[in-house]
Amino acid sequence: MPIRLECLSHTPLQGYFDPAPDVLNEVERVQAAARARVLAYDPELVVVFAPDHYNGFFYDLMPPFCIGAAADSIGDYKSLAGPLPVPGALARDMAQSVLAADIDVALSWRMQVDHGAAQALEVLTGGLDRFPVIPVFINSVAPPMATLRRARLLGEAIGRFLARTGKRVLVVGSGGISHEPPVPLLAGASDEVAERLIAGRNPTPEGRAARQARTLAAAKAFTAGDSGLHPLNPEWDLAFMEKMASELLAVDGMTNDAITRDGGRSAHEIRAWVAAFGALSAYGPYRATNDFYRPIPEWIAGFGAMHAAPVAAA
Ligand SMILES: O=C(O)CCc1cccc(O)c1O
Ligand SMILES: [Fe+2]
Repeated sequence: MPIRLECLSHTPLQGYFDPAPDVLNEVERVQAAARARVLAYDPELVVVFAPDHYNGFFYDLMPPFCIGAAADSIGDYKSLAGPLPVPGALARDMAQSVLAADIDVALSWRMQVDHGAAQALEVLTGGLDRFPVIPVFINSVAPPMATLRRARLLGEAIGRFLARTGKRVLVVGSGGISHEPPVPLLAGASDEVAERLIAGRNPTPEGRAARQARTLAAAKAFTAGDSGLHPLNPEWDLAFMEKMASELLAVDGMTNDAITRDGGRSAHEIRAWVAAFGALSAYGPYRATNDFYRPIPEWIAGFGAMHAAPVAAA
């Protein structure tokens, strides 16, 4: 019952507004190395923990966590669009098993995922449909959110289920670390923005283009130092990565308010990493490697990458 883990930041701005060539080349090298590891491992099942950015989940019904038993990628920015090859019965059994472990999780038979899941799959596998995949949504932008501890326990419960399948599993965490792209908040929003956050599914192409243009403009202003967005926080990011490597339980002491304060509103995407490491931890002691970290303002991202495996498999 082997397991491997890959966690990495995502950004839809890659390809729109890139950092200096030496930085971009280094990121591409790190991404290619991760992909080579995954392809050599040849997983029988990928579980991708990912946030959503008001593309598939809205305030008309916002669960803290949701397992996808069938899913499509919407293809925002340059991310791939199309169906994910989800083993539906296995995903349903996963949800059942998580619920039996006292962790409340939603189940969707028609989930929409965005760049949060799609970019990780493309980077790590070369497409959306290379391996059977179960997407697990973790609310990371729409308060109120579950605790970080709960993301760890969700991951652990999923890990125990995965171990029982006997499959060669890859768990992926996509997001973070410190960053605050211009994703609106419902509190204080105009009626028009509120409507988009509550019921904004399947926007017009113009609506989508306007949103993507806003993100790009924000990245340019942020890089120029001319922006009210929360600054990247490399110290906090590296401390978080260190926790993932050697002190996972320490996340239980991180409050949601502290995450917003120290890392910015979208830093809550670290939940995806925490859940992935939680799943790995269910297999016993593990060894993690910090593959990359750099604050990349062009991408509005404290950009990190790690991989890990059980000690016994190393
Ligand atoms: O348009 C959006 O939804 C925000 C896009 C976005 C930008 C920078 C870093 C991210 O992690 C991210 O998701
Ligand atoms: Fe994101």
